[in-house]
Amino acid sequence: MSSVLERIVETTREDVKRRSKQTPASQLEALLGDRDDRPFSEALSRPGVSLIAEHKRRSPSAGAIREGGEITDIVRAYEAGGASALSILTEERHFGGSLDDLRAARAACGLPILRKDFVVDPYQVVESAAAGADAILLIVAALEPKWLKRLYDEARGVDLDVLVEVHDEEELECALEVVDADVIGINNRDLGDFTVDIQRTFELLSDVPAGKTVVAESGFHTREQIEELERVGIDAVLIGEALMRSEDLEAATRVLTGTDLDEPER
Ligand SMILES: O=P(O)(O)OC[C@@H](O)[C@@H](O)c1c[nH]c2ccccc12
Repeated sequence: MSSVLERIVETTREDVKRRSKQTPASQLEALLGDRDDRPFSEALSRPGVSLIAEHKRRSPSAGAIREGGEITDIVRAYEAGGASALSILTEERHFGGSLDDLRAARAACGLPILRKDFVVDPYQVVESAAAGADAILLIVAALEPKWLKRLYDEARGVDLDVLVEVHDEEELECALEVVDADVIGINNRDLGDFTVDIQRTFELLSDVPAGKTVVAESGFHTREQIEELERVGIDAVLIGEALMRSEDLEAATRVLTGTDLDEPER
């Protein structure tokens, strides 16, 4: 596993240990009965490229992105701008997020929500469902195949969709063989050194079997790039920084979803 990712996973394990002592899994499981989940993967498979708009205050690669601003205003602007789903960074130490962010986002809008974190322990799966996530991320580079399988099955068992993230051919093969992932994320950002190469999406796409939902992740900024993704048959794009850095979030979301052109001016 690469160094930066390794460090984040290590601190994540410590944090999970602490939280699971505070609130045992059994207590969270008791909350799962009345979940009304919003279909995440379905929202990505509609015609055109669906936008997953991400809430990310800071990151190890970029530093501070947008520290101020209410999350409720941000996600409402994403929804009004035509996003199909949300990605909420909940990792605290490196990304400045929290599960409270996820709960606040859920209460503020009707979009399905991906919990974006470094899920390495079954406790986090139950925790995600209890907090109101509709889907979780599993990063192949961070998991032994047997853990990938275990966490994937646990997530499906509590009705969470899973975005399985890969960034090279080997990881893609693992995602297909070990869990036969329905929703595959191609991350253009190398989680070892944080370099971004959006060609990765196009290169790896040809190895993805037909019938899978494919999400292009990281490094996208413009509508033109999204149109290019549409031409090659990508189902969805996940965008964080470009949105979080923009002054008018709803307008920026409209530009990326192409809905700024739909209504003729009167
Ligand atoms: O901000 P960007 O370049 O638009 O990227 C968003 C998203 O892909 C990125 O935040 C991400 C992809 N995979 C991750 C795993 C953990 C943390 C973050 C990520």
